[in-house]
Amino acid sequence: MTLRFGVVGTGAIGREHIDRITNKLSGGKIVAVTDVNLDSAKQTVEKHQLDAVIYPDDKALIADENVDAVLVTSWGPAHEATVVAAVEAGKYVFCEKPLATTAAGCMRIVNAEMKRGKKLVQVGFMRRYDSGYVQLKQVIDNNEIGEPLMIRAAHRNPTVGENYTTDMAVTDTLIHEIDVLHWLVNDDYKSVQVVFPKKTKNAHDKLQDPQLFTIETNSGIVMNVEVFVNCKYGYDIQCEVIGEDGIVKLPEFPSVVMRKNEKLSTSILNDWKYRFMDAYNVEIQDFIDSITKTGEPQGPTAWDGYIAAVTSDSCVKAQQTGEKEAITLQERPAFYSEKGLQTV
Ligand SMILES: NC(=O)C1=CN([C@@H]2O[C@H](COP(=O)(O)OP(=O)(O)OC[C@H]3O[C@@H](n4cnc5c(N)ncnc54)[C@H](O)[C@@H]3O)[C@@H](O)[C@H]2O)C=CC1
Ligand SMILES: O=C1[C@H](O)[C@H](O)[C@@H](O)[C@H](O)[C@H]1O
Repeated sequence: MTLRFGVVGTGAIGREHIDRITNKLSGGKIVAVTDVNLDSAKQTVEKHQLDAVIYPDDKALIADENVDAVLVTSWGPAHEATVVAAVEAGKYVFCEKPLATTAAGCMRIVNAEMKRGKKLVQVGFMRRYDSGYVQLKQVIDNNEIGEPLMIRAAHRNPTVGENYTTDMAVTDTLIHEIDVLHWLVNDDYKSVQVVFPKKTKNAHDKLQDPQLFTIETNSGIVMNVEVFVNCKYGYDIQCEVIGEDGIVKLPEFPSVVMRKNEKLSTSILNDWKYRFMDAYNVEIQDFIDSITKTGEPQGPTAWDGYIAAVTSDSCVKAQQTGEKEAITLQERPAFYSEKGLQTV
């Protein structure tokens, strides 16, 4: 069986995923695309030599009986409407983060999926498929460092554009740590507080950068997460878990070591496309294979998308108040029982 994808949004990551499904992964095929910028859709079909129909909008694409799965790579605010429509039509959905920009929007997707009575949605939280994070989770789950007590993490971009706003440090960037860290330690979040350190001269005048988030979990773990999106030196993701009996840290991305001009150096990546290339490949191959073998995706669910949205809302509130803000989740429905993500 070939899983036939319709793609909504042929921008940066949409084209990345189209390329990997077409040229690197197995079992998937792009059969339809749409974009509000139709020229982008046309250029994508031509560039990737796709045998795909170009639709005027997501609704027409979803109605195509040759589309088994909808790949949602449009702008975040557009995700909810497309995902709900696809679920209601019984289509599988791979939705890039965020699932929806509000917790209420995520709940509408959760309710639509539960009404359908079948898991259809996977959210593009690819760090759960990154080999470094998978190794971290294995160490923690095997109790090799004892109970986790603290986490120190950093999410650094070399630079962001003028359209990047202070709240996007949460909704667009921190959301990756929000998803992966509670998954790592098998614990739910309780509260968050934000501190704005001295602002870098490299941030545009409306952006607070860097930002420091202190997140507490129900069992008392304290996580300090730095978001610094104008660090200049590169794209750098760090994560260290401090436990009762030891410390485990995300490995540095592999790089050759150069000796030259009296210096010893290694390279640092400058873009998310390369840092998580393998994770993107594994998450989408897992989506294809799980659906083909079991009829359901097994990756991050719509409920994980809801958890991320609730936590994001609290983080944005904490940015505004400077106070410790509660993170309060509704009770997890049995439909989304904690099978957890199989280590891939
Ligand atoms: N998992 C990850 O590491 C990453 C995830 N993303 C997420 O992927 C999504 C897309 O991001 P980018 O590719 O960077 O953005 P982009 O701006 O490069 O591409 C988005 C495309 O969607 C189209 N679009 C917007 N609304 C639409 C609608 N209602 N229907 C059809 N097409 C629509 C736009 O015309 C544009 O071509 C975002 O949600 C972003 O958060 C982006 C980068 C990395
Ligand atoms: O989702 C992404 C990327 O994965 C980067 O990690 C972020 O820094 C970026 O802002 C966001 O679009």
